[in-house]
Amino acid sequence: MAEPATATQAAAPVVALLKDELDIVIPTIRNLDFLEMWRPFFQPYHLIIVQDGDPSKTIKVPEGFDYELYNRNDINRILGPKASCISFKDSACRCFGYMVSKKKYIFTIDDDCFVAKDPSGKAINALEQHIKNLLSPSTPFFFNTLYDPFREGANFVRGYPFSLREGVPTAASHGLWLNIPDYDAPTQLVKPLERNTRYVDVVLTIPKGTLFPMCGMNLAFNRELIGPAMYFGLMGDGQPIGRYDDMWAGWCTKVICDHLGLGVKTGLPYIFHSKASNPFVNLRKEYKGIYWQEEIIPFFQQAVLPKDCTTVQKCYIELAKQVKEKLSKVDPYFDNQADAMVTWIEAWDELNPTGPVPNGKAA
Ligand SMILES: O=c1ccn([C@@H]2O[C@H](COP(=O)(O)OP(=O)(O)O[C@H]3O[C@@H](CO)[C@H](O)[C@H]3O)[C@@H](O)[C@H]2O)c(=O)[nH]1
Ligand SMILES: [Mn+2]
Repeated sequence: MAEPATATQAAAPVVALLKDELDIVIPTIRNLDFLEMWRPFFQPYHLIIVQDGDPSKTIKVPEGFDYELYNRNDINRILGPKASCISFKDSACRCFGYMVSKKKYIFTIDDDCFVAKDPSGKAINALEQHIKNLLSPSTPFFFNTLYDPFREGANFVRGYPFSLREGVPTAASHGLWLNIPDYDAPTQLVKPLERNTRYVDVVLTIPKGTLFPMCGMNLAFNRELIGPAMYFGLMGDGQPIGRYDDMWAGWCTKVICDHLGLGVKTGLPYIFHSKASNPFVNLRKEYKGIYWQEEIIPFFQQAVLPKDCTTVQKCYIELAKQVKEKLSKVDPYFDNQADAMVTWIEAWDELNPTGPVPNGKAA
């Protein structure tokens, strides 16, 4: 049975890589006590807390953390009518934190995720591993059978084309979870006691042309390379669907990364996921997504972006156009989703007036 690290085990002093270039974004409707366990790893970094639900509720942030906190009133004040694109009562609200951040990198984590232990019993500094993943290239064009060739003790294997060994910039790093796995409601219902105790020591680049189910609970990305694509969609209150926020962002992100020649990695680091949300509540939120996705996935698999889409914003606006054209027949929801995608980009560019990043290259 996997167990979280103890606070002392996680207490080892660490070098805070990218301390001034990375924000940690946390969506919350609960409390932030979990930060105590992450303190040795997170304290040097700036936190952006997105408080969901009732804005009159006070969320207590443990002493000693440098943070900014936004509730629904703040979101409405900052974005005005464009706040309509930020979900309410769904973890999708976290993407507001990506928009207001001014840093190059983002790490987002749920408030029920704790420090996990590796098989040797050592506390895992998930943030450090994400940073390593983001700072080393990806290899989406040709699969390396010894996995991540840029990790210590590995390399490209025989037969790997030398012309491809430089790799491409890594846009996103998707971490995994010990204990409660991120299962959909039907799977949770049939396997209520299943716990993930399998620690697999691997980091993989997701090959070009392959989509994946991106989970938002333990995720890092290069905001300058792919930030505008990380919109978590219209979910939760007033919407016919929930808990497909991170999935939507992952599908859009992967299509755009493939188009711009950027990489997405999955695997290490693990966190210890402690709370199983209610599978019946989850089923009510997810059920439309479970059958809609049989049409959504082929849409993203067949999506082609024109050559003149040279920035993430241009790619995203083009994707929104195609969503409106091709998915609205599935349900009028996608008409609203497409409009919200455009509003998101408008709001992003308003708050981040640095203009488009040509061809996905960092400024
Ligand atoms: O209305 C809400 C509900 C939750 N939050 C915050 O979002 C994260 C995740 O919430 P929770 O741990 O309850 O949900 P899980 O089922 O474990 O989450 C998985 O499904 C994804 C939902 O889309 C999520 O990213 C996955 O981790 C917590 O921090 C809650 O406090 C919220 O802000 N608003
Ligand atoms: Mn959770």
